[in-house]
Amino acid sequence: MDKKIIVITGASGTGKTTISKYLQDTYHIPSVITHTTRLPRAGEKSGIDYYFETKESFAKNHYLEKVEYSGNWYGSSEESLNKTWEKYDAASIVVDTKGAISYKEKYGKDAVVIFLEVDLETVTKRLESRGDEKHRLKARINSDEFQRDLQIPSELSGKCYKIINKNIEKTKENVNKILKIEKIG
Ligand SMILES: Nc1ncnc2c1ncn2[C@@H]1O[C@H](COP(=O)(O)OP(=O)(O)OP(=O)(O)O)[C@@H](O)[C@H]1O
Ligand SMILES: Nc1nc2c(ncn2[C@@H]2O[C@H](COP(=O)(O)O)[C@@H](O)[C@H]2O)c(=O)[nH]1
Repeated sequence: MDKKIIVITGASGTGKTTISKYLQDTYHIPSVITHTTRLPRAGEKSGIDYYFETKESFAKNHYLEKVEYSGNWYGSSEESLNKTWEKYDAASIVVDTKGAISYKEKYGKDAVVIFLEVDLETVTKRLESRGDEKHRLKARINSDEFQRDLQIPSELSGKCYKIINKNIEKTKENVNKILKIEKIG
């Protein structure tokens, strides 16, 4: 059986991490942990949410793809994915749309891309209630990356599943349907 990577993408706050946790809890599909130079949010732990790095330590790693997002660096490694695939047939990863394009280009049909969409007003409220600091939140929402990731990029058009993440139960049902179509889980 081909190994699959479920690439969850969309703008910040659209529910990507929530869906990767759903995949872990319901289907035992692990999430590939990525690296970032961003400071941890309250409750986030290195090795669980991210590998938190300094600029110097980040630069020493080898990445399959890396991006700058709203002033911080993020990167994911092929080695982490291969290690996960040694134990599991499917893994998930949470990345911005630039990262999702890289995964689609590299893994083709084995990269199942799910794009999450939420309207700007709702996503802003969700990020506020997640506890994101006000000044950082404003900068993030105004960033080119955030604005770009509100829509499916042309490179992924017709190559990804789109879910409008309004109601979480409906979103989970849609995820279930995608897994069935892709014969995962
Ligand atoms: N359908 C939903 N209804 C209401 N709240 C939701 C829904 N989906 C996710 N949330 C909440 O919205 C907030 C943002 O979700 P989450 O952290 O999963 O987004 P994200 O896309 O991973 O964000 P980021 O890219 O910034 O890490 C969280 O507090 C989460 O609990
Ligand atoms: N291309 C990549 N994008 C990544 C990676 N790890 C996380 N991300 C995305 O960055 C933004 C910001 O994340 P946040 O945790 O600071 O809110 C978000 O869209 C993540 O999905 C990565 O390795 N590569």
